[in-house]
Amino acid sequence: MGHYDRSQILPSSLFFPKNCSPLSATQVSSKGFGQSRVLGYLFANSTIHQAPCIVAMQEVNTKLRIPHVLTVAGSDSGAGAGIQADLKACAARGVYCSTVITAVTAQNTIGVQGVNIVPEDFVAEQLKSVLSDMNVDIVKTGMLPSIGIVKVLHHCLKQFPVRGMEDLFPMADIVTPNLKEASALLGGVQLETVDDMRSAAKSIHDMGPRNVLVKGGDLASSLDAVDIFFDGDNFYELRSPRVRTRNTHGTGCTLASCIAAELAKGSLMLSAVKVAKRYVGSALDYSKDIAIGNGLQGPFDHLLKLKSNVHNSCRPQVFDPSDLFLYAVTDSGMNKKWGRSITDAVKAAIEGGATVVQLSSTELPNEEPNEERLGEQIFEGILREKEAETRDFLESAKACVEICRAYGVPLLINDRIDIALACDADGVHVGQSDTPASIARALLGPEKIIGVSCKTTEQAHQAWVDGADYIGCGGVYSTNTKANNITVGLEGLKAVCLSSKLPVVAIGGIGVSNARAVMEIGVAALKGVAVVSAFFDRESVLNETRKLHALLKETTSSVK
Ligand SMILES: Cc1ncc(COP(=O)(O)OP(=O)(O)O)c(N)n1
Ligand SMILES: Cc1nc(C(=O)O)sc1CCOP(=O)(O)O
Ligand SMILES: [Mg+2]
Repeated sequence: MGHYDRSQILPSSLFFPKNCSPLSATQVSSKGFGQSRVLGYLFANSTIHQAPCIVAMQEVNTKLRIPHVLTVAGSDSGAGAGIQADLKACAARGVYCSTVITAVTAQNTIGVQGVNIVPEDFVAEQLKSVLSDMNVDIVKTGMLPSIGIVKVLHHCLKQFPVRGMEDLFPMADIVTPNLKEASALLGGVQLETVDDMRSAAKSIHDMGPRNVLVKGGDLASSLDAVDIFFDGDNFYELRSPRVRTRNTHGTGCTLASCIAAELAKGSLMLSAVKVAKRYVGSALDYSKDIAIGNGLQGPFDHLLKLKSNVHNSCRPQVFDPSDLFLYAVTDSGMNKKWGRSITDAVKAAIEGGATVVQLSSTELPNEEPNEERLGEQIFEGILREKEAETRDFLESAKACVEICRAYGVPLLINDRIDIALACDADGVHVGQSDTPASIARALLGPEKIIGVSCKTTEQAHQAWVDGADYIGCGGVYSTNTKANNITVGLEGLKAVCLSSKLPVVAIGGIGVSNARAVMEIGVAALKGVAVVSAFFDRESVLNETRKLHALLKETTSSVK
């Protein structure tokens, strides 16, 4: 072993040799760099992102615009972290990544054997080469191995001298410290609980960055991987199942690069963070058993999307079963009754905690239509000839896709594969009398999410054979929302869950009064509940979704 150990290259790619203080960011400007338009940058895991400049950039670039992240970081010979992780993360997220190398490290899965710092003037030359020629959206920094290199970076990006972090954080859009880094930023305070992380996020926010993500991957007291995102007004607790693996080297660099990539594509901050967290979780899960090197902390595979899904022919693993946790199924009649638009309904459900949304087509129940409702709908002009109905539905679907994308929540379309394709939704939900899942899969391709309604174990098996991603099982309880629906009860739900190779969401008559009983059947395949009337046939969708979300959280933590 050489002179360095892994703790000197922190998991989130911050690297500060003994005599160098961690440093940060400055505003980015295109001035002096020809046609470059630098919108912002991640610096020591922070980012400045100036949305208005995107417009300027699009004007300059009349050809096909490709989002572009510049990473200023160190090379990791083991390719798990640093420049190599940044390149792979950006490639995986469909974003171009240019690189300015600040140091070359000799490292592997055992540790860091050596570091060779790139001369300052050559870092400056690399920066100038990229920035004078290319349209960069986001600059993301990782390992800045000396104050000299930080100064060079500052000088190249904006001509003012470095004083300290207190000058730089106010310019950052986000800083993403892990527990060690957050503790270091706060003078060594102990961070041991989620409440500690919230306080840390608040204190770091007080230093000036617009958003803070305190990453709790190392939080010993939590079964989940829990991160705290704070935007100055609200705290968001972002949880995902902890992936048990030794292959975690480079998660910090990857998360930061992925956030940068999503920002470069135009995402809102919270959405970028959620997508990045989900991406890292999927990559870790995909790579949990790979063996690269003999050391304690291996790298993971960023390019999972290019690989075969061993469980299901050649399909890449893109669906995250934890999205089934709180599944909101809209109902146009109910929204109309309460005088809200579909977009307001969807927004409220997501803000209340819905983790996936299904858009129901504007239709009357197929069987035994309720005369009163039929009269009402004709009166209100909902019942129209098919084509106009489809056009309206497509318009609503497009608006909802936009909202869901901004929040990082998948949007599925009920029944209508044509609409899902036309609005580029994340997938469809089909029933036993709708288009078969095998055909939906052929039409939608490998990446879209497909859910199938199943009441029996045989149907659940067929859904798996057909290439579905999840099962909706119900009606668990009787419901007024779906005419003539057969109730399977908790027993029927349990039987389907026990036999199913696919994750299951329970549906039918579920609300705050009975969701606990549903989740307490305690079968691993059951991932959440799907709800229509308990959200949408109420005055406040936001409040009802919040209530059920809180209850489910409570239930699942006591079930674990
Ligand atoms: C999550 C979920 N599960 C079940 C259904 C019901 O689908 P289907 O049986 O096709 O009935 P309709 O909703 O189309 O009337 C669902 N939509 N979502
Ligand atoms: C759309 C739907 N599918 C069901 C099934 O059993 O497959 S039950 C149902 C309606 C669920 O509405 P609510 O939450 O208002 O009871
Ligand atoms: Mg259907």
